[in-house]
Amino acid sequence: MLLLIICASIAAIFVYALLINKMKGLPPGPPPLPFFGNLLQTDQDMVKVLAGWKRRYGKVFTVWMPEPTVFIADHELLQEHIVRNGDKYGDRVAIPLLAGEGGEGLGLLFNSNAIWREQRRFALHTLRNIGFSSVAYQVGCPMFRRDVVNVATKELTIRYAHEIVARWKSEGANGKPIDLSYGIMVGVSNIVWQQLFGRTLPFDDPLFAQVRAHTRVMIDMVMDPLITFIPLIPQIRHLSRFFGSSVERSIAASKAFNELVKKELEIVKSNVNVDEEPTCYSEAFLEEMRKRSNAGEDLGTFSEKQLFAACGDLWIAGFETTVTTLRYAFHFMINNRGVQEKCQREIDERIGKRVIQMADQKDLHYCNAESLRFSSINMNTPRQVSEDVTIAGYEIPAGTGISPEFSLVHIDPELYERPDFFCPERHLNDQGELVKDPHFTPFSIGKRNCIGEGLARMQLFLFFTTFIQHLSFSSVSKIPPELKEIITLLRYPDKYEVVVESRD
Ligand code: HEM
Repeated sequence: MLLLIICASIAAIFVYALLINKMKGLPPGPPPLPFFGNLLQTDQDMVKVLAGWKRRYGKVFTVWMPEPTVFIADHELLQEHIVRNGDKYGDRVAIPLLAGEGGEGLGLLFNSNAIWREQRRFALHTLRNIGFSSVAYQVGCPMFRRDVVNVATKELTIRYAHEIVARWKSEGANGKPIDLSYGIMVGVSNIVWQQLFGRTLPFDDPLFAQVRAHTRVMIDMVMDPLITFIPLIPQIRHLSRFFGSSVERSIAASKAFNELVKKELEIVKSNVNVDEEPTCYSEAFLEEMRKRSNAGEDLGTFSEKQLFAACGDLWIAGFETTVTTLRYAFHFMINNRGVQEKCQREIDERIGKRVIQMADQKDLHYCNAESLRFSSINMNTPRQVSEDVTIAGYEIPAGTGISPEFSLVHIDPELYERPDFFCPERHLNDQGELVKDPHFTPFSIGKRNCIGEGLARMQLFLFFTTFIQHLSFSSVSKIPPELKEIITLLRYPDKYEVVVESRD
């Protein structure tokens, strides 16, 4: 009898796995297990796994995580649905624990309501304005020799880039191998922190390393199988001590991160000067609250809880992504010395030794290409459809998860010959000019595309070009290091060291 029950259960699991997508009218996909879905197959290099599923099941496929999520991995379909019918694809699936206070419908990343719509507009507008306003630069930069000056964000980025170059020169003197991570981390942190809270910190201040450590734990734990079950079994969160370290560590990191953001907002509130133009996102937010309150208007979606959640989301979305892209770029440079030399030649011929500005971007085609395609950070952040839709002939009901998977478009061999080959030339025409490529969308598309694209592109350009203008980067041994990656919700290059040589 027991044998019969076991055989019947196994047969039922097989039937479920093979037929569930068909029965629900969903696109085909890897057979899911009851309850677990495909989660046991997702704790690895997701872009590779998804590319395999695309080859097997086609341009639209279903992955159960553990709820069904429809992946769209084709440029034309992404344009048709995510861009031209964007309104239906603007909602998000909340990610447990990372959603933090935003999980209550607040923030910018994981909410899907009227709060998100108004707050996204406000954040886009504010980040654009802040970029041109004045900020205090508190670090004595050897190149500029002033301790406190007022500069715009672009200028601030240039100054940090030069400060980092000076530090790497001394740290890496006499061929001593160095890890670029700390310098890149401090540069990017200061730019994003300044945008959010209006202040920068000295190079050796330990705060950024602490914030980074907490956010890394939060991001890295998202794909942990236990955490992915929180939407199905919310009690896991409260019983964390019985479920092992991943849930506990993630909750502790999220609490510690929230404390640091709260402290920073207290500093903003106590220093804000209401008679002056806001210099950062938080000041602009508080100013909007004050304006509405003084006019006797309803505060609408503006509240201190929303400010807190939005700052957390902007940091999580904006910091590690930029640091990681730069760390990949330099790994590619030491593995492709010919590319690095071409970048340097382009800078030498068109800019020389003067300070590189954003306006130079139009002349530095070669430097701008390929790193972003090659380091597609990882699978996209899932959304969900707000009404019934038909994708490639499949009727997808409202509320189903959707992942616009442009990372798979970036490695589509029909669009990019030998996609795993790092080759900036593929983006250039015969005159060496950058060709606009509609298939290449590293900041995503549609209603939930990246709101920090301008800020990120500015940092990537100014940091990257200034670094290789003044330094040459090479590997520690004759054989360049293999690209070892840590794969979680994001993908990071593992720690690597380089040798730097001054070009000045
Ligand atoms: C190299 C750096 C960056 C990359 C590659 C990147 C990429 C992305 C991607 C792929 C998305 C998801 C879009 C989707 O759901 O389809 C996103 C969303 C987002 N990004 Fe970025 N990002 C970067 C930097 C930044 C920066 C600097 C900020 C701001 C400080 C930022 C803020 C956001 C926010 C708030 C969202 C959520 C938008 C929404 O859901 O409405 N990102 N980003």
